[in-house]
Amino acid sequence: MIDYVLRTSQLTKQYKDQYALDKVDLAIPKGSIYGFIGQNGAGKSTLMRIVSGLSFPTSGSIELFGKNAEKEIVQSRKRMGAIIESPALFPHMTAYENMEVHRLQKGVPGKANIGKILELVGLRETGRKKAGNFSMGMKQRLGLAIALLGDPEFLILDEPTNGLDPMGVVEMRELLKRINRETGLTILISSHILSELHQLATHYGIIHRGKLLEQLTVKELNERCQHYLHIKVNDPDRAAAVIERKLDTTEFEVMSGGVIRLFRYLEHPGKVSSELAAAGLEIEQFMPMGEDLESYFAGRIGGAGHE
Ligand SMILES: Nc1ncnc2c1ncn2[C@@H]1O[C@H](COP(=O)(O)OP(=O)(O)OP(=O)(O)O)[C@@H](O)[C@H]1O
Repeated sequence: MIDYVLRTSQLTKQYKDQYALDKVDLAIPKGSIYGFIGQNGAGKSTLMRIVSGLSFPTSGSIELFGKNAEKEIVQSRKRMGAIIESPALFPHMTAYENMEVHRLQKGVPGKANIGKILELVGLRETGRKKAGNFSMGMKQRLGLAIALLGDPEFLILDEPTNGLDPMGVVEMRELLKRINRETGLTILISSHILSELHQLATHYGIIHRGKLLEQLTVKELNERCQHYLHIKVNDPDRAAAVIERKLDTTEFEVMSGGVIRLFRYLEHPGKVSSELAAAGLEIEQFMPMGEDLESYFAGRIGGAGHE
């Protein structure tokens, strides 16, 4: 059975006549990196604020670490860390001093962990340098370090790559992957750019105008975004044999309705069609198909926009 860190059930948040969240059922498996994708205003922060206890739902419920009674959820939140808005950094203090202030505020015992966490995020060597003089990427990593105080098992990050340059985005992605791998930390991370979470998230949730349109694993997303030649022929079994023998590949799937998806020869479609024709097969449809991540995302929310 899958162990979930967070599950929401019909979670709804209404502001006057507008739904920031509309009956959202989301499930985050333990140990996953869950990429929460949606345009600005889609409802990502609203959900994260509710889970963090900064806001309350209009209706629906959440289950955190398997607990759903209000008192137990309050306890469970102690096992969580979050960066919802930019964390308050004191510009005239060093990384270590910033950590110490937040440690005391949070009531996390023992200073010993500070060095370890700063090491983890690559800020151990910043010495006397004040946070006000840090680069944007360093500030984000210090924010992350603060959220990691208290050794959370679940981390919520609201658009942590906002304002970072492409290099900073890559660094943050690598860092989060490493922390997830080394500590098993479950991460919920939001972004309005799907490709930014690619090569990071293991699961995705796509939200649009408060509605969770789709949840899918990275494998499912990759399958949907995979490029292939769509070939419809009169005799798919014979076509499969021709592809195997003449084109020397087994990287294809025979679908229903006489359709074959061939994941090779995208650069040389002419070779495929001529081999099939030479074998006397009738080709009814023949075209490259597949989407990139951003067009997949645009297609999902575009479709929803016309409902
Ligand atoms: N306190 C509030 N009062 C009224 N409306 C609100 C309030 N907070 C959020 N909203 C509205 O709820 C919707 C969802 O906002 P939310 O901040 O959750 O979106 P988001 O996906 O996090 O986007 P962003 O990346 O812009 O923060 C928006 O239309 C927003 O205007």
